[in-house]
Amino acid sequence: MTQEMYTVKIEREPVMQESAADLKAQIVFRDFNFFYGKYRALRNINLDIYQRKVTAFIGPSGCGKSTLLRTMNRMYDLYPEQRAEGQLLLDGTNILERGTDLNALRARVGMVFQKPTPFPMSIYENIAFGVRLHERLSRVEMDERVEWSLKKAALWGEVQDKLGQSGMSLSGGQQQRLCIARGIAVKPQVLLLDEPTSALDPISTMRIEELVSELKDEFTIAIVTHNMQQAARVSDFTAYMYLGELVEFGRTDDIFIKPRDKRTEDYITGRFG
Ligand SMILES: Nc1ncnc2c1ncn2[C@@H]1O[C@H](COP(=O)(O)OP(=O)(O)OP(=O)(O)O)[C@@H](O)[C@H]1O
Repeated sequence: MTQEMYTVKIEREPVMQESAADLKAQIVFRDFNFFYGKYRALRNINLDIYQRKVTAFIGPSGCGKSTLLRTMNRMYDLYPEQRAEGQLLLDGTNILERGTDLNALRARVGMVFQKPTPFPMSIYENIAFGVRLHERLSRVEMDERVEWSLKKAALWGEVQDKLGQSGMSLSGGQQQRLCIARGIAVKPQVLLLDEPTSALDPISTMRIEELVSELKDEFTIAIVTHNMQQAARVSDFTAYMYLGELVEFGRTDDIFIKPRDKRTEDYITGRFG
């Protein structure tokens, strides 16, 4: 395991890096805390997530990765005992403020879960349904939007002749790409991916990883993964979390090649967790 991890580190191809001045923070956490009832699951998080970059969240089970991801579109609002404190800015506006339009927020910050969750309706409707909640499109415009999002999600070729079939009839990997198509159909700015490949076979996983690399041209992506190789392959920036704290954040090359914190190094080299 340890050797394999180091192989990941060495084999990662150098990425062209823009200067820090070219990076735009789209989501900003400032002195951010999160509570499940009395339990403080996230502690003093300060973090910038950059526009049109992929940021990977790694760390041992229970460290708060999914919790952090779900704060970015206020998914937790469905549960009254859960609450956030501090600042969470999306393009400069604090989305924790009362009066934030949650439907509009979730259109701007889309989410894809670990297990593919297509709606029990046709492939076409899986995409059109969400779009209709936010926009009034003509039939032709909707057809175009469905085609656009399925193409972006690298699924169009496989489903263009069976758009009327149930989304549930697709394979697991196709279902996950359908969920990604559904997520991007409303043209969000940010896409949150919570372990999107953990239920998929290696080929489907590779396709999703390729897709993530293509989508970052248009969307800001935050991805939670348990797979170190995946984090190294797909992300530009990596955040290592431990016990609700953000231990280290930086360019993925730096995190994997020269982590500053011993805890990060132990984790990525397989000595921990
Ligand atoms: N609904 C909940 N109510 C109470 N505590 C919760 C709830 N969900 C998560 N927690 C706790 O918050 C902490 C962070 O959990 P979270 O699921 O964010 O971790 P994670 O890093 O995503 O873990 P994993 O890698 O296992 O998915 C854990 O201690 C967990 O037990």
